Amino acid sequence: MMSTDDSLALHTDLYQINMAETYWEDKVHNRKAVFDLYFRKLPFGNGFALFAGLERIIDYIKNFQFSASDLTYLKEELGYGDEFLEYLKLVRFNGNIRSVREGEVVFGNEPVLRVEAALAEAQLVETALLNIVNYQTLIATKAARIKQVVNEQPLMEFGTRRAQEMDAAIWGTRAAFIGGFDATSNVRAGKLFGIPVSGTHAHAMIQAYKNEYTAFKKYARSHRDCVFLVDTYDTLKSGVPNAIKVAKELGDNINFEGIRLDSGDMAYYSKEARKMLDEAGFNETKIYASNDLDESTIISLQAQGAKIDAWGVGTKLITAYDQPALGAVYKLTAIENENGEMVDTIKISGNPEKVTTPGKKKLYRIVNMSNNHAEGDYVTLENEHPNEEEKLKMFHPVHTYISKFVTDFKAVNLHQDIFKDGNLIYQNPTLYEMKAYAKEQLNLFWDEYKRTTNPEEYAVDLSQKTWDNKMDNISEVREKVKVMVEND
Ligand SMILES: Nc1ncnc2c1ncn2[C@@H]1O[C@H](COP(=O)(O)OP(=O)(O)OP(=O)(O)O)[C@@H](O)[C@H]1O
Ligand SMILES: O=P(O)(O)OC[C@H]1O[C@H](OP(=O)(O)OP(=O)(O)O)[C@H](O)[C@@H]1O
Ligand SMILES: O=C(O)c1cccnc1
Repeated sequence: MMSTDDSLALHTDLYQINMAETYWEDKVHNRKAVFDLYFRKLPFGNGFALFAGLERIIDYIKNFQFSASDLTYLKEELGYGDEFLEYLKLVRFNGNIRSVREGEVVFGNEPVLRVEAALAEAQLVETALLNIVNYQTLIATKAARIKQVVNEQPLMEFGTRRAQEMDAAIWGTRAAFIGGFDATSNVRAGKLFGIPVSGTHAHAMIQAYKNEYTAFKKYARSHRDCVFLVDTYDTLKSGVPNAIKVAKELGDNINFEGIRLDSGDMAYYSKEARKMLDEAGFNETKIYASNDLDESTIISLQAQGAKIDAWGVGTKLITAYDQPALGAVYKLTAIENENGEMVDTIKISGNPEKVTTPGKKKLYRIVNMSNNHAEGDYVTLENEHPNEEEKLKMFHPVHTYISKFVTDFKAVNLHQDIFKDGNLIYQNPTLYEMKAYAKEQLNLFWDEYKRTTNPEEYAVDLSQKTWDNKMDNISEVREKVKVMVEND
């Protein structure tokens, strides 16, 4: 039987608690630590990502506390000692969090969120933060890709039945809304978040009434706005003619908003159905399409001249079908030493892209004032002020010979202060504002970064100081390893 589920504090990996225990025993648990949350590579081969998940993070952090039943479990089932449990009982998140906004356009290798807190606290919240950002950012990005393709045509999220369980359906549809979807079929998401809900009907209703004519008519009796599903038996011979027949009979008593195609060759069917609807005088009636759609099928349908006006997308959006993980990580970049000084830390890897960037950092977007377009993102150390510089040198952090100077620019700080000393100091925008923000921010980027296939790579650069600091840290670690090997 499932036991009490009254807190999210145990929604973490065991190793976080074990590390917290080690720090606590060693009395270093309250040393200040800085962690960056970032992903390395953009998903789906896209040219950008849309950040999502902050609202849930805020809620999680605000309520972060081990409950009595959590502590009992840790004691009785996992055998943690009483004194450590006493510490866990009192632990709250008392640190600082800075993050980009939900709906922000983000890229690989930039700190989208920064946690600065007591070492153990920062560690205990890592897993949940990654869990939330990894999924929601992935879905918001997938949604933005699909939105990019359909432009202003209506886009409905139909994925709940195929989502990886209930949380994914709810938070996924919210992320999809930020990314550009207009509505969801999930009524609970409508209630919780105020997302517009919309829907048609299923094949089951046709089957229940045995024939389309009766089913459409019965549906129309209880619903003024009608989108009839026309592919249960034969789309062109039966479905569309029956929809037209019912619409003609009922006239102004209904809004014959559309028909929905859910199988077969949707390019061919939509063109034929369009002709039939137009000939019957229903020029305003829209053609909806659904059935395993994603941005590639939609592009293909468009290229074939399909007459589709509205799109229902489920499985491939909500499960991030072609790339199920974003791969965001949470890395320690600075830690307080025994003298109370902050010391930068680095994690070295054979793969240069996996070497972390040490130091407490800020994230700027360099906007060219002459054309109001983004030139690149710029990661600086905490005490740098790029806006005070006349001329900014931007260079590729790995292939450093790729560089440019930017003069007429403004550096926009992308980080918002969310928590300060454990207190929430951020006023969360509404979901509609986040969606509008995402749309507006995307206008800052040239189309070359936004195409769905082989987009241009957008620059995410380190300031000279950040880069030098990284190189110094690498040399220092190399030196240490060398000394260790020599002393062996
Ligand atoms: N003209 C088209 N061009 C490209 N892709 C299409 C076209 N028409 C439909 N599709 C897509 O092809 C796939 C067809 O899938 P599938 O074969 O499972 O559907 P179906 O057999 O027509 O219907 P179902 O199995 O759901 O009853 C779907 O992803 C659909 O969106
Ligand atoms: O295809 P998706 O993008 O996930 O969109 C949602 C699908 O859910 C419904 O199908 P249903 O569950 O009735 O089964 P079906 O796939 O056999 O039509 C609907 O008719 C869509 O086809
Ligand atoms: O309303 C619809 O048409 C719908 C809803 C969920 C899944 N498929 C279709």
